[in-house]
Amino acid sequence: MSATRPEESETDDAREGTHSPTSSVPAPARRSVAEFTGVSKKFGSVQALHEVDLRVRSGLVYGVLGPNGAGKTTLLRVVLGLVRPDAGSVTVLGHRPGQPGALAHIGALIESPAFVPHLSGRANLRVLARARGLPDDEVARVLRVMDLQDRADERFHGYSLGMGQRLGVAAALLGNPPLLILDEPTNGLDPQGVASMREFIRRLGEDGTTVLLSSHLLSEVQQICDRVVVINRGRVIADDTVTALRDHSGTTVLKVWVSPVEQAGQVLDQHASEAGVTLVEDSDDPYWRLETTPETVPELVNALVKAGIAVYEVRRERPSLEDVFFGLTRDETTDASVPPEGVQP
Ligand SMILES: Nc1ncnc2c1ncn2[C@@H]1O[C@H](COP(=O)(O)OP(=O)(O)OP(=O)(O)O)[C@@H](O)[C@H]1O
Repeated sequence: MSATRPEESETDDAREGTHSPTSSVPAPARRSVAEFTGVSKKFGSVQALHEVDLRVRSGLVYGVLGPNGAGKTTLLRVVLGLVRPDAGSVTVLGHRPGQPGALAHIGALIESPAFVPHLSGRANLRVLARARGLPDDEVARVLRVMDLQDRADERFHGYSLGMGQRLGVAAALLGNPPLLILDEPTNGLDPQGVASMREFIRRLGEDGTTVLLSSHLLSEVQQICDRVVVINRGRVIADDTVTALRDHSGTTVLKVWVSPVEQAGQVLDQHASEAGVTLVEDSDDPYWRLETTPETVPELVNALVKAGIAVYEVRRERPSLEDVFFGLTRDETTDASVPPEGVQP
C-alpha cells in the first residue's frame, strides 16, 4: 500500500459540513467513498440493518448515532467487509467491501486495539508497518499525528487507556488511508482523554480524511462531526448536517422561570411535547425545561398568567443534537409523515 491517497475523480456534492461555517471559500467537490443501496442484514431474528441507503462522501466527518443495538457497529463492519449483507449492495471506493482495493484505503479501530504489551508503541507500529511494506518514516508520521512521539519508546503495557486508544488510531492511520472507521473511539476514556481524542479526530477531518465514527456521546458528535447518521432498529432515520438537524427538528427548547414554581408544572405539561417538562433545580434559581413548538409559546404564557402564575422569564433555545436525537429515537410510532428536512421517514 502506498502512503499516497487515490486521486479524487468522481465529483459532485458541495461541502456541507460545520468545520468552517463562516468560510466563503468555494466548496470542494466531493466524491462517494462508500455507498449503501437497500442494505439489509439479519442475525437470526434480529434485523440489524434494514434497507439502508447511505452515501458517505469524501472529506467529511460522519457521526453514526443510535441507541444500543441500533445497528451502528454492523454498519461499520459492513464497510470493512466483516459482515456480509443479506440484501442490497455496498461499494467502498468503487470496490466490494473486503476486497484488497477497498481494504487498502481504509484504516479502522473497531475494538480495543491489540498490541504486544512488552513492545514499545513505536515497535508495535513498526511490526504493523513492515507487514504492509511501509517505511519506518510512516511510523514516525503517525506517531506525530497522534502526538505520541514523546512516549513512543515506552512499553505498551505502561500506556494509559487514552494513550492506547491514540496508538490504535495511529495504527489505523498507517498508509494514510482516505477513510478512517472508528467505533466508539472514546469509550472508557476520562474527560481529558475524550477531549484530546476529539481534537485529533477534528484535525484529521480538517486535513481531508473521511471519518466514519460511532459514538454514544452526542455532545462530542455535535462538536466534531460534519454530518450525522442516526440509526434506529437497523433503519437510517436521519442523515444530515448537525446544523440542519438542529435547525429543522421542529422543536424549541424552552426554559421558564415562574412563581410559584411547583404550581406551573401542570400548566406547562399541557403544552409540552411527549418529552414532558422537567424542573431543573441545580441552581439557586430553579426553572422548568420543556420541548415544544415555537407557535405554542404565546399560548403557554397566556395559560400561565391565567392560572395566576407570575412569569419572570421565558427563554427559547435551539435544541441540542441530544434533544434532536431523543426526539427521533424516542418512539418509532411517532408521526413520521412530516419529517424534518434531511430526516428520512
Ligand atoms: N454477530 C452477531 N450475531 C448475532 N447478533 C448480532 C451480531 N452482531 C450484532 N448482532 C445484533 O444486531 C443488533 C445490532 O447490533 P450492533 O452491534 O450493530 O448495534 P450497535 O448500534 O453497535 O449497538 P451498541 O451501541 O450497543 O454497540 C443487536 O441486536 C445485536 O445484538
